[in-house]
Amino acid sequence: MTLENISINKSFSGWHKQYSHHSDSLNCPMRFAIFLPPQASNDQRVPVLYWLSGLTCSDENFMQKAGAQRLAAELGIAIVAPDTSPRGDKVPDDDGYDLGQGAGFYVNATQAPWHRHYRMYDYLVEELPALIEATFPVSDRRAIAGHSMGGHGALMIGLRNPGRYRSMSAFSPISNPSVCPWGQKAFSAYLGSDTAAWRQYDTSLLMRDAPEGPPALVDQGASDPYLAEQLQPQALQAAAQASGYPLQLNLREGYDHSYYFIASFIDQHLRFHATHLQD
Ligand SMILES: N[C@@H](CCC(=O)N[C@@H](CSC=O)C(=O)NCC(=O)O)C(=O)O
Repeated sequence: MTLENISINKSFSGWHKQYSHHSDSLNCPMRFAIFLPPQASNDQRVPVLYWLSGLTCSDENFMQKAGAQRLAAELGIAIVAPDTSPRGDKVPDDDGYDLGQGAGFYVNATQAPWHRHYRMYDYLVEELPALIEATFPVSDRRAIAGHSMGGHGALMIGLRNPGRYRSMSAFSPISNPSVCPWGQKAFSAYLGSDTAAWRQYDTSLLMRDAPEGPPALVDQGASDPYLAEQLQPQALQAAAQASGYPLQLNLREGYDHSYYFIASFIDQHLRFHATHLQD
């Protein structure tokens, strides 16, 4: 596997780096960013948090806007931020911001023309962690988190792979994608019209059937413009209550959907993950 380094910046005594590599899952070149805290060295592997971003994002939004590096450096946690979809001239796209490039929804597409490239689930669960753990001084102590479309992705992947992640968290997740416009548009295109195929990717439906799994922390802004129509956190709360799932969901008065919100509470999420990532 050839990794091409794109950038390197020192940050809080650690390193922020961007890389490009060919992805077999996605059948195209992919980019990711990694923050390595100062504790990471040839002699010390550190735990790693995978961050999944939202619609229209790349590997850069979280790393540039969330302000996570200071505390991640203190806690000794690496952070990996992948892109949100396959990209390139040969990769199908859509005119809308909520489908195609920048909107992979973290599923394995089964429908043409998407199925040759849009396999973000396999990329995130198998290919990328294997690459990260073979290349960098990180351990197999993993956590997963994300925002909006990426919040949906983080919780869905955590629920489907309970042994792979110690903890999971989300800001403003698309909680019940089968019944909201963003989710229905993406799932119809990527997975087809048979909604039976959507269930395996719907966080609320998965949590309703999962009494056990990685402990979950969710923060949601009460002034988020997408709250009622797209995000529907009440579905997640109801699912957790039905199954007894260990979910803490906080509604934050006055906060919206932006990275100003994420930056305000990212420290709490990092500390939550740190408690579960210890040996
Ligand atoms: N209508 C917007 C939609 C884009 C948007 O709000 N993207 C969010 C994630 S939304 C759910 O997945 C985001 O994180 N944007 C990037 C950022 O840095 O804030 C549009 O105009 O495109």
